[in-house]
Amino acid sequence: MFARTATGQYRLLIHTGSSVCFASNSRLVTAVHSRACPTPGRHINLCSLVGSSGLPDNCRRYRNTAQSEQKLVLSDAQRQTIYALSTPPGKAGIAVIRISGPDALRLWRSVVQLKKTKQESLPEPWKFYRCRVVHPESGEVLDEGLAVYFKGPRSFTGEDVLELHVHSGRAVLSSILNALSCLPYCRLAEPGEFTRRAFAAGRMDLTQVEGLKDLINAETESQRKVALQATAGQLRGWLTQLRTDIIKCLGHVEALIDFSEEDIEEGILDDAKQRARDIARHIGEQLSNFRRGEIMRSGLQLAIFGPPNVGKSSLFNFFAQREAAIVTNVPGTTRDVLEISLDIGGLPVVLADTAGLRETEDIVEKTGIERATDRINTADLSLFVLSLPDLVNGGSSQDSISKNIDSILASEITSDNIYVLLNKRDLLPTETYERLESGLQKWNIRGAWAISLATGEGTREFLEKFEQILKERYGLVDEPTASGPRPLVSNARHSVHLETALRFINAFLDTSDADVILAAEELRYAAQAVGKITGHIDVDDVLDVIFRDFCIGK
Ligand SMILES: Nc1nc2c(ncn2[C@@H]2O[C@H](COP(=O)(O)OP(=O)(O)OP(=O)(O)O)[C@@H](O)[C@H]2O)c(=O)[nH]1
Ligand SMILES: [Mg+2]
Repeated sequence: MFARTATGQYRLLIHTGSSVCFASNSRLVTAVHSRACPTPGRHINLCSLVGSSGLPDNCRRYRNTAQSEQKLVLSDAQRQTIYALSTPPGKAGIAVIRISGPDALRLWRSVVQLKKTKQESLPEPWKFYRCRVVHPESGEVLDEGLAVYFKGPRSFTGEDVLELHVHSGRAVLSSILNALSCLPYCRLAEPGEFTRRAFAAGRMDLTQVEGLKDLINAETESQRKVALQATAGQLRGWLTQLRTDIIKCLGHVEALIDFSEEDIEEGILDDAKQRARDIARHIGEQLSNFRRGEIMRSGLQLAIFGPPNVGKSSLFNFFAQREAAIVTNVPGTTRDVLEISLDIGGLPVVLADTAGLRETEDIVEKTGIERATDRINTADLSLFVLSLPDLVNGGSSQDSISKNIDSILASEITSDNIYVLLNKRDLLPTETYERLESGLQKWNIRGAWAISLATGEGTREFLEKFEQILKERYGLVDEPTASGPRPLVSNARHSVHLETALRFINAFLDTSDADVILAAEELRYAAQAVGKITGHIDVDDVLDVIFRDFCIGK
């Protein structure tokens, strides 16, 4: 279009698909005028114009632009079909390249050459085809494999999706990905973009997206179970029901605002309050289980502590199955807190070795002891290590030895979160240990074991029992409720919004009956807080954070 601007200049607007470029210059204007006499404000056919000969140089420049119009690079927003390698790069039997978007079938026609079926016919959805993957321009065969077409909306992203199952090798994958990059209508996917599209299409809610991320990162059985619950939509189901309950409650209160008391049933506010109390109880129960869920998802904090030289670092190395910590016979060897991640009975555990606790003037050791104390205080569970020979040396007769051990254990096992290991039992004469054994066995039940890390005596029994304790305390036990199994809340983002919802429900319960408008507002906020967990409401700011951690191809 030829246009006159506010400053009196002429401007040539060239429409290329959805974008518009412009040129303004007096010579161009003259040239255009002399050839075609366009009327300002009216569209002219640029191709016929620039196709004529004898245009001035600056006009030819625009002719070139017009001729190469077909090759203009589309912006990322215009290339809505995305592709990426969805399996880890490296040598393996199979790699999967995923393609999603409106041009998926067009891409199929360009790069998929079927072995048996006629090339022209469209692929049947959800059916694997043996095929050759070819270069879209040269037609060179890049690999042989399988191709499958998922017709939207019944696909992961809700769009048309293709999967190319090819051989996983560096050269094969780079040749195919390079070939796809030649297609002007598609582009490489951003990290998490497939899942983001699934979310945008309503195929998943935010709890499922977060569950999927956790499932991919799961390293232990319990992490897998919690993540799978969320991915399968159990949390989504529970939260949707919760939100519906709050909205029903709100409906009752709003009825009081909209209609006069004579027009509606008696006791409707009391009924709403009773419902709100039930909802608050449900949320409270779920929040009280949050630490358990969080432990299953992110790991249990377990600290080893005790006096110096009793074998704490030896125990740490026993769990790690390697020389992770320095062990010497010098008391005060460990100064700092050391950490390793373990899988004990399917539960993720972060185990910490700490400095031996004692009075000291040594500034380095003192700092180490302060750090140890902090770690013990924040741990979920701790293992208190003592030296059995040291305890025995504290008594003279057999009787007094047993009493000494009993009183020490009774005073040390002060909470359910402390377990005791009496180490170095190999240093006791056999007959002394045998005489103590029956007395010690009763302490097994309370969580105390006599072991030798040097010879391995008692370590297997301790590990088996300890694993069992962890499973019982933190294992995934489905607690079926009247409304079905209740999933664990294990994500801090979820617990924050649930706490907010609970605060608003309690505020509703505390509001005077005369203040129904205010009361309704509290319930509305509570429903909003729950909606934020699933992504129904106002979550633009958290989306980037959630999807950023995904890999490309997911
Ligand atoms: N005989 C015997 N020696 C052990 C046993 N466990 C550990 N030791 C030895 O006890 C000494 C101290 O072991 P560590 O594991 O360094 O003890 P610690 O409690 O970490 O010591 P600090 O770091 O100084 O607090 C080392 O010489 C170990 O080899 C055991 O069961 N029997
Ligand atoms: Mg140590």
